[in-house]
This record gives sequence, structure tokens and C-alpha cells, in this order.
Amino acid sequence: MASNGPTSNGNGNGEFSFAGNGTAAGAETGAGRNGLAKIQTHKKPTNGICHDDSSAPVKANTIDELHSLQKKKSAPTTPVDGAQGAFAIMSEEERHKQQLQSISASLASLTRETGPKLVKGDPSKKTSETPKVSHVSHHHVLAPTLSISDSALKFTHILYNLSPAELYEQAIKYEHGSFLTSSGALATLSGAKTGRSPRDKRVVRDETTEDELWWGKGSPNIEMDEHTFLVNRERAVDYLNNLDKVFVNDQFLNWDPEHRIKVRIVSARAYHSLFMHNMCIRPTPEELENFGTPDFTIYNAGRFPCNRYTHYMTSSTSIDLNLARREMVILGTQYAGEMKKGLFSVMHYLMPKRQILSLHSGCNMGKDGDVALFFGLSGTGKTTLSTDHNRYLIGDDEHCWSDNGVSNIEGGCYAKCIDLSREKEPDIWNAIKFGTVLENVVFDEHNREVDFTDKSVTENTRAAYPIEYIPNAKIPCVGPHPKNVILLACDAFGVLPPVSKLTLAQTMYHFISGYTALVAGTEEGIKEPQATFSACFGAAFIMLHPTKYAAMLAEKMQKHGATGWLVNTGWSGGSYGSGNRIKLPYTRKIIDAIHSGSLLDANYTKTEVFGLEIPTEVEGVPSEILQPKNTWSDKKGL
Ligand SMILES: Nc1ncnc2c1ncn2[C@@H]1O[C@H](COP(=O)(O)OP(=O)(O)O)[C@@H](O)[C@H]1O
Ligand SMILES: C=C(OP(=O)(O)O)C(=O)O
Ligand SMILES: [Ca+2]
Ligand SMILES: [Mn+2]
Repeated sequence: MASNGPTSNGNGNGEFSFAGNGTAAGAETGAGRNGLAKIQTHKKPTNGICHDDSSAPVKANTIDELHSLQKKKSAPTTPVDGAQGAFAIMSEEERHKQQLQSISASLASLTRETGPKLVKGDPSKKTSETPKVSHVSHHHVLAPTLSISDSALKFTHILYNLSPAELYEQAIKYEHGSFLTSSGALATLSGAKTGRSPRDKRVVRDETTEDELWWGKGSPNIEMDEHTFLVNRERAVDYLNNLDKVFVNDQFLNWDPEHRIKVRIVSARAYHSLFMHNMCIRPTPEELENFGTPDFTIYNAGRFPCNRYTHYMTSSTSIDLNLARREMVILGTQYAGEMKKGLFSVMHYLMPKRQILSLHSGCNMGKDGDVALFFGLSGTGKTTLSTDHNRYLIGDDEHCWSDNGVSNIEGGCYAKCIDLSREKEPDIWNAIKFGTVLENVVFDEHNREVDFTDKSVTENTRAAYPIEYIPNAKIPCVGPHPKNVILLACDAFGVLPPVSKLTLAQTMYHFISGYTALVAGTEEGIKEPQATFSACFGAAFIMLHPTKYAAMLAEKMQKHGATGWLVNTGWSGGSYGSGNRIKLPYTRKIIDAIHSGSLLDANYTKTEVFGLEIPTEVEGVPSEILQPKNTWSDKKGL
């Protein structure tokens, strides 16, 4: 393998990787990577007869003993090679202690002297051993006289990187609204908030971010000061430490091994822990042992409101980002998408600093290694269109484009599932199985069949699953430089053609203006598609001025010869209310023609208004819908 730069063996089976990519999360489970396991044949019983009582009797004398046999301790994780470092010689006990100390430091109150006393495991499980306690002292104390508080006398139980099965049990046992569905997915409720709350997102404005970030009109970054952040942080940490138990996930972002970010998520709910288990990159046991200090920490106290007497607070919800402290605090919303998209904002800051472009896009790759990006605002088709049975899925939502090529930031997908159908979206349908989190769906009380058409809780129903649940996921989730850059615009007015080919200048124009629609439910208060201009097709998540991202995109597209396309996944033949949404099978045909290269060679006509190049024919799509003018019954005024 080459020591620098991406490697591709060019055999067309999707096996592209960056040099030294050791992230193994789910690697073994990727489609057909290691071939099929050999079948073990057992020796036949010599006399040809099987006796039921021929097996050894159960090795237990009592029911309790029998129960104790049921659960074996996980095999210890593979030891690290001798010379490779301190961890190899460290005892398991010592490692646990260090882990707990690190978590105690994360949860430390800044106004008192110590981090909480932590003990690993479920508080409901009585153990005969004395608990392994860990807490840290730290010295930046505000009130030196206060050395102890009641919360310092209690234990906080830490449920650390639990498995999906353990998280299911925690959710079903302790969290209202958590149920098994017939396909094995876990149905959950996110509470009062079922979409993001962009107006409650705050970013600490300090000397550094003042100059670096985009502030003011049009910017998603609403300022708060450091002190107010600390007030909210303390509120979240005190809330979390007052619980009997908290969930801690240590995971990674970004499949590019050179630019991987370590994240820690501290949360109160098994639902949140399972969601992030699915959405972030899952460390191997070895990677977890060597995890060390996280690069970024989320405190999710979403069940607990913020205090409206606190400066800057305009509702009971607050999502607060502090880039200097590398922390995010969530109060007053349990919508899990806040964590995922909050981390995406962080990547939109960290990556451009390293000359890497962060993209609000899906990404897939054809058999010949041709990569396509699908930019789009939430709910406009990134997940649906990048999940394509004929192509390898690199990721559905958040990517990086570096000199090495593209890499997914995440380890899972988050699909909208309102009106989901097995016929139109088979791979997503089949991914809704054991391990998948189903948010805010309605199901039959008895047989637990989900009704994907039911909007009683919200129109923004969602499924979060690990990316390897998609059969042709490309693992590791990296690929070569994109060939096609598709801008998905969900047009609520029905004036944009279903597809047009863009020059580089037009691509930049549409990328920066981001004309599209906010679809119902993805943001609080949006009840029907609403036309909007969302810079970079993700204005809610960018941190720098849109032109910074656009300049990087233009430079990369030019350098690698990528073609830009504008695809309308919204209305045609009239605006929302009178026209219809473009049929998904037609959009898929359009996308197929882009991938295959046939659309590049089609005949085009130019529109008067934007000078958009519209193909006269696309295979499998009625030609009359390609020109929006034709589909309007009232052609005046166009
Ligand atoms: N023509 C179309 N193109 C893409 N998606 C469509 C189309 N018509 C309807 N849809 C629906 O719109 C939704 C798109 O959501 P999704 O792909 O999850 O968006 P994103 O990933 O961009 O947030 C899906 O529910 C999909 O079934
Ligand atoms: C998860 C979200 O977005 P997307 O649909 O782009 O995944 C969101 O906006 O909350
Ligand atoms: Ca390199
Ligand atoms: Mn999506």
C-alpha cells in the first residue's frame, strides 16, 4: 500500500481506502469484504442416534447459579503489541480507573472542587463487590472555602459505551415511550421537540471566534458570552450528576484517519446513547482502550430546561457551542438530531482550518469509482438518493473533501421515514431492524407494525441506523475525488426544472444562494414546505461565511473536473398546494443519467431567466416535464 495519499486497486469493487486507514468500525461487516465464513461440519454421532439426555447436565445447583452462568463476561479486548505503549502493561483495573477519572474530569463542576464520584454499571444491579470509585480534584476553584456538597457525597453510575442490546433494555425498562417494533427497531419519543431549534442555538463569541466566525445578519451563529456558557454548562452538569446514572459514549468522527476527531457524548437517556452509537464511528475495543482525552464533549441534559432568567435565553431550549472549551451543552430539547448536527457545526469549523472542505451532502460511488455528492437542505433527498442499490454508499449526510478525496464524517445514517415504502426505498426499509432507533413513529399497540404514513406525533419521523445496515455500504467510508456535484433544491414554487446542467459559475451562484425549501417538521414551527435561501444548502450548520466554503468548492471542482447539476426534488407543474412533488422514480432516472455520463452528452436548451441548460430528453422521464413551462396549466406570467 502506498505510504501517502489514497490507494485504489482499481478493480471496480469499491475497495478504495486512504493510506493507513485503520478505523475498523464495522469493517468486518461490510458487503462481502472477507468472503463467507467456512462452514464447520460436526462429526456425526457414531451410533447414528441422538440422545436428548446424552449432553452433560447443567453445571449449576441452584437457579441463581444457573442465572449466573447465562451471562459470560466479554472476552478481554485484544492486547496491544508489547512495545506499543503503556496500555499493554496496564492492568484492566488500572485502565478502568483511568477511564473513570477521565469521565469524572468531563463531568466536573467548575464551581466546586471535585468531579463526581463515579462507579461503572447499572445502579439497579446490586453487586457484592465494593464499587470502584473514581473522582478527580481540580484546582481552578471559584470559591476555595467550599470543599464539598451533597452531590459530591453520592455516586453517579456510568454506563459506558453500552451495546445496542444493553441500551435497548435500559430504554425499554426506564424510558417512557420506548418500545420494540415488529422489525426489531427501537421506537422512541423525543418529547416536546421533534425537530431542530435553530433559533435557540448559541455560539460563544470570544476574541478568537469574533474574527473567525460569521456573525450578524443571515448567520446561524447567535452569540453568547463565555460566562453564560459556563452558567448553562454548570446547570447541565449538575443535572447529570444528580441522576443515578448517565450514559457516556466515546466515539470518532471522520473516516479519514489523518483528520479523525474523538468525541465524548454524556447523556441522560439510553435513546441518546444508542442514537450516537449508530451515528458516530464506533471504535474497536483496542481503539477504545487507547481513547484518552476526547477532542470534543457534548453534555446532553435535554430533559432539563434552561433558565429563562439567564442572559441570552429566549426559550426553555438552549444549544450552546463553545469552540475554545471544545464543548457543547444541550438544555431543553431531546431531539437527537441536535447532537448530530451540532457536531457537524463543529466540523464546519475545524475542517476548513485544515484546508478541508466540509459538505452538507450525501455521497456515493459507482462500480468504476465515480463519486457523486448530493448537497441538500434537510429533507430534500440526500439520504434517499445516495442510498442507491446500484452504487456504494459512502454516507448520507456529512462529508469532508480533502486532497485525499472524500470521507464520511459519520458512522450511520438518519433517514426521514414519513411515507416510507418498501418498493421505493428498499434499502432504507430493510435497515429498520434490531439496533435502529425509530423516532416519533406511530405503531400498532399489539403487533407493533409501524405505520409510516402516520403523522400524529410529527411529520419529521426518523430512523437512525449504522451505515453497515445498508448492504452496499463502502467501508471504510472514503472515496476518490467527486466527478459529479449535484445540488438538490426542493422547489416549493415549481419553477425550477427537474434537472439542469451548471457551469462552474452557476454552481457557485446556486451553492451560495441555496434556493430551496424548508420541509415540514425538520425545524420547529415549519408546518409546510417554505421557500428559503440556505447558503451552502446547510446554512444552519456553517460557521464561517458561505463564500469561504464556496471558494474551496470551486477550487476543488475545477481541479478535479467535477460537473455541477441542479436537481429539483420539489414541486413541478405549480407550487406546493396546486402542483405535485416530482415523482421519486423520475428523480432517480435523472440521477442515473448523471452517474452514467449520458446526461453530459444530451441535447440542451437554455432558459431565459437563469440561463440554465435543460436537457431535451432523459431516459425514463416524460420529456414534457423537463421544461417547467409545459407543466403549468396557467402559462401566463412565466
Ligand atoms: N423526487 C423526490 N426526490 C427525493 N426525495 C423525495 C422525492 N419525492 C419525495 N421524496 C421524499 O422526500 C424525503 C427526502 O428525505 P431525505 O432523503 O431523508 O432528506 P435529507 O437526507 O436531504 O435530509 C424522503 O422522505 C423521500 O421519500
Ligand atoms: C437531521 C437533520 O437533517 P438531515 O435531514 O439533513 O439529516 C436535521 O435537520 O435535524
Ligand atoms: Ca495523505
Ligand atoms: Mn438525510
